[in-house]
Amino acid sequence: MLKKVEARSVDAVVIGAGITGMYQTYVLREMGFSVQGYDGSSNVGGTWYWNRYPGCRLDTESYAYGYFGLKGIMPEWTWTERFASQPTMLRYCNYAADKMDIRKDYQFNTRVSRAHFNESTDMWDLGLDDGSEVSCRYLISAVGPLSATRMPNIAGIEDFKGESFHTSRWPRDPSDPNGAQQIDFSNKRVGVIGTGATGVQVIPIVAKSAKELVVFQRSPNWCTPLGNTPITEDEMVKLRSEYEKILAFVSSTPTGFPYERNMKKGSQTTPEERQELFESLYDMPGYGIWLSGYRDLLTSKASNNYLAEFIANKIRQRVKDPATAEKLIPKDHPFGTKRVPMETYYYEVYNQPNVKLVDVRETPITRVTPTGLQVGDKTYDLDVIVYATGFDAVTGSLDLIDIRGRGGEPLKQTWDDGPLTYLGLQVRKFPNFFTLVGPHNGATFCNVGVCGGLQVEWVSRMLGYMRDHKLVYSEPLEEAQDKWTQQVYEDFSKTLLTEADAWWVKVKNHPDGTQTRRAMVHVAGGPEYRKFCEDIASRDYEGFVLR
Ligand SMILES: Cc1cc2nc3c(=O)[nH]c(=O)nc-3n(C[C@H](O)[C@H](O)[C@H](O)COP(=O)(O)OP(=O)(O)OC[C@H]3O[C@@H](n4cnc5c(N)ncnc54)[C@H](O)[C@@H]3O)c2cc1C
Repeated sequence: MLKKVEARSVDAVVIGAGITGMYQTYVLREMGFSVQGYDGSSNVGGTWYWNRYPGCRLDTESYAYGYFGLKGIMPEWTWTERFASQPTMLRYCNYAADKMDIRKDYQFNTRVSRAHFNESTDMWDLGLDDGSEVSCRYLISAVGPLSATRMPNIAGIEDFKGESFHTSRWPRDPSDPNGAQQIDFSNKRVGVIGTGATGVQVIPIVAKSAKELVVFQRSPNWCTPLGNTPITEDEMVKLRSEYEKILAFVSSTPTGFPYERNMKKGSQTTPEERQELFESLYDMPGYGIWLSGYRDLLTSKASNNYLAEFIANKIRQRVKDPATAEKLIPKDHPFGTKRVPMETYYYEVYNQPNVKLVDVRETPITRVTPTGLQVGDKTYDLDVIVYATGFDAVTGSLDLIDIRGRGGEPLKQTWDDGPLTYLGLQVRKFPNFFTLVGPHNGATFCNVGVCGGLQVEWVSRMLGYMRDHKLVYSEPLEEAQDKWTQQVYEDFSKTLLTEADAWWVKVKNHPDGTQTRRAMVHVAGGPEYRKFCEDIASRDYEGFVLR
């Protein structure tokens, strides 16, 4: 007779072994909680484990993203580039895992497939994809804002006889668990579908060696130069001596990036002043042009147009064929209302004889055939198809788990009309469930390296407070949740971000042809978000039912 195996029980389960999950697991373990982590991957790293396509790298300054360095967990870590590449980022994650001795707290190659709140025990009962079960008091999601890959809905995808892969599932090097397979494109006709942040990184690398590269673009993005440079040993010594100052500075900026804000409005300036500022920002590495331009960039159409026209002219200067240049200039969204892809020689690629740009907005891809792609009545013969089609962002990975709260209500149903949260961290009817870097929280529209870490610390303090006060149950009040959700929507509605179909908007098409568009991110700024959270904490976690 089969013996019934009792489900294991721990204080907290953390889903995800990216930078956020690892740190959450470490902090709770150090506080004395029993913690079990799970990840579907075979090792730590999350984003930096999965995305191994050529050209993948940070667009945040490495030192300002590397929270474990800034926090003193690995002060000896050396950054060698201003914007670290994926292999470096994966090494960074592995080094951090060694320093925190975190792998022993994780079960890898294991996905959490089900999480049901048990009202008779006030515990979460979890089902894992290896068939086993575990129960926990606190369920902490660190599943990542960009971790559920999205494939386009094109007929015939399975029929293609060549090689094809999504950028986030790039083939592995069988001899190196942390490496990517080096693909020789030199004799190949390659198609890349997608020109978002990932496409813009992968296209210039493939273009260097491919016999032919066809880029299938649905909507162009406003891309600006990354400006990557090496970090010398002397610079590293200086950076290390300033870690405290850097952390304080990035924590004080709205999106956690190390750039000063410009307090002027575009409308308060002359054309000459604007030209001078924009030229200097265009030459500046990273997101300076997005974050240090005029402060009304994302609230005033006129101010936005000044910068958009400047960038459009840069594209016209860099791309020799005027018709191709016009195709690469966005017409459907203001500058900066989608995450700005940071590029390195991206526009020059279209001057190469082996590269062709195909606009699939007007004539969409009809189907994938065994030998390539069909677009209207044209066929493109290809040996490789790269799907740079991005992610089902923010809620995508949660949607893949059968999460049910009080009364058996599925989270997916609760959020059908857009996420409802309190502080972007908890959801009514889903007690003791925390969503790190999730919808409506201040870490998602931010430099996640730092903002995710700060959020982990806030949640950990809350759990510590609950333990100290012999409380084991936390759930937001309905009015607190409604107020927060409305505030998130209202803040978002005051910006031009509403005008773009970016991943921070959840769009739902209704059968009657209408559409709802819900903000997925809190845009009022990191300092404001954290001040709000601190105030809540200082008032004994006001807005939460604790018992
Ligand atoms: C190519 C790329 C570049 C980026 N560059 C930047 C940047 O420069 N700056 C920036 O701030 N942000 C950047 N981001 C966003 C990035 O996702 C965050 O910076 C950060 O890595 C998120 O860390 P995380 O730990 O929260 O989630 P992730 O790193 O996404 O980790 C989530 C983990 O959860 C696991 N998981 C999910 N569901 C389950 C489940 N049901 N069961 C078990 N495991 C599960 C996944 O396997 C994954 O390993 C980038 C994202 C991408 C894709």
